[in-house]
Amino acid sequence: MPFISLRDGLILSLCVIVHFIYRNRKRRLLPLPPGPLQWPIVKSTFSIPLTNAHEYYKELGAKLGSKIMYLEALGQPMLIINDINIAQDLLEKRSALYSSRPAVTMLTEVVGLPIYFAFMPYGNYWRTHRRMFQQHFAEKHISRSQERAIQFIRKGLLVNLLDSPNEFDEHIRNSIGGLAISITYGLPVQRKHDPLVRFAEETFAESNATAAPGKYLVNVVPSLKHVPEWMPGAHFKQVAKDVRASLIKLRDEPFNATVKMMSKEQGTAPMCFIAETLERHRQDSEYETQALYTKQTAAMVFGAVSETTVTSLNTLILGMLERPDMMRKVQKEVDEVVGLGRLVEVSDIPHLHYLSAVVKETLRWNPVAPMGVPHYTSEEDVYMGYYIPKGCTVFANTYAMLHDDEVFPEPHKFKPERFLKDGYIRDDLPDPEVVATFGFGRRICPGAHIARSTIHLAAASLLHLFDIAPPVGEDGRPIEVIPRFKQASIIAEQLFLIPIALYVHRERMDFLLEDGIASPGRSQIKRSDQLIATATDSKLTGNARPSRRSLDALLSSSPSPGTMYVNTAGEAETPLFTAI
Ligand code: HEM
Repeated sequence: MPFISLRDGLILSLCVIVHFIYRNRKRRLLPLPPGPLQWPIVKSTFSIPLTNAHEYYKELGAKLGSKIMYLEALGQPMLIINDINIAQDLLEKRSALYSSRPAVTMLTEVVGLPIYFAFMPYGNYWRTHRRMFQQHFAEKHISRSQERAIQFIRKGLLVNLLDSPNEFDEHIRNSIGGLAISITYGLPVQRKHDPLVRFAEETFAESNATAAPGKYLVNVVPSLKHVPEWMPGAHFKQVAKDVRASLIKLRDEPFNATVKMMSKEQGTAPMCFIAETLERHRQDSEYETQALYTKQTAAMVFGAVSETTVTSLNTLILGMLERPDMMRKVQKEVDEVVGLGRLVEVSDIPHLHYLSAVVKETLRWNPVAPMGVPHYTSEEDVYMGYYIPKGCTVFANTYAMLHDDEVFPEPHKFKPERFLKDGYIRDDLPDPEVVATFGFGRRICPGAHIARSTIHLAAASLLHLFDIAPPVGEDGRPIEVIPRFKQASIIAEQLFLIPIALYVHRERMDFLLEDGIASPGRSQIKRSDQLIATATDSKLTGNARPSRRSLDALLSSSPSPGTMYVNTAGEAETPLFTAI
């Protein structure tokens, strides 16, 4: 047998060692991607914006002439990507290196409940949760969530809007949040002000805030987690205790209620994530562990579905205010396809091209996650001659990608027609329903198909029955609505979501101001005018439309008389859904 000689072996080993030394030296000698000025020790810490991060990085990229940037803050390397192709090269084609998440010590160790798999580092634990999610919510099962969405839109959103259109934000929240609870737990949901929807919203917002980089120093200096609670400055420990208590309640109570419904004495639970997943693992030897993963995965679903879809629908409403001419085109199209005798069905959606353009423009105009959800490198890498370190937080700047004025001229304008040619959807533009909006690679949003379908169905149903118009001022003229979006920042309280905010000239519309949307005080502010007006209020719309024409169809479409459809006093106690 041919063996290599000792001399050749030594030479070979030497070559390998030289190669590694050279490679590592080369890597150290390679430049980092361009970035702002790096000061000694603090590096670019003071260049990190506190607000408007996505806009700041878009402009910084233009100034540096680069769509990939590197910054370092408090020892943490960060890569910002402003370009779809670069994001695909790194986060998709090299996804084995780019699919982890940065550590969030406050949430995972101080609160001590790492239950949201969106924040889990890459690895088997994350994979188990994601697989569990995908088994139930796979695209091939989309009809399950569509059927439920139709119910929530008809019996919740539309009926509530007919009843009190000025509370449109609350109605959208309750019906989308209710949908999330229904598909996850199969529990009944109240038509208005559902307590579980409210509690889940609050808990998700609180726990999300613990993950916001910069809000808690312990996320930057993890050793602070050892500080005793009585120490000055250790208030974060009390916050963590409260968040933990809420999270445990959110994780356990709806889950236990579903399990109770599933038990023989209580009858069968409706089709939902919990029921189906527990059933699948019923015979497993490690059933208890699987049950824990099931309830952890379920706790993730509400937050993932709710705020994102609500933000998109609110943005669409704002877009319709911006472009009433486009709204009329969508309504004409919906009228032609659906007609006046029935309500919108899933099968109508593929025929609604103007609506499709409006949805694409909505997602492009105000990306829900403007800086994406950060990824994290698990190994070092070299790209375009630049060195990218291991342990680097990577932000895909969705906003910069979808506001690139070479691809989308006048990106700040709401122009759905940019996606249309001869009344059909163009195929030569990046499609915000597919690219960037829902992230990249192995962490890409696994609920994107549900989100798209829900937004299309809700928007078509809304525009089929309602006009959206600005309120009318005292002088009888419509009040001008100036769109602004609350900016997300990597250091903002909300890590990646931007609730819509409308800025208007008149004080009376202040319920739509940024603060009004985000602060607890908003419900005390009087909503004096109707933003979504029915045609019976023709003085508001100026262009009457038989808004209640399909109310009969709406009411008669109810499959289970006995549940609530019309507005009566005390309706808050009546469940919107019983088992379907
Ligand atoms: C307009 C609506 C939505 C938008 C814009 C959105 C966007 C995103 C983005 C940007 C990510 C991070 C992707 C990445 O890291 O590259 C994400 C993750 C996720 N989304 Fe969505 N999403 C939406 C709706 C939904 C819905 C309806 C569901 C569930 C049915 C869902 C479930 C999730 C989950 C579970 C993750 C975590 C994935 C992981 O870390 O492995 N999302 N979403």
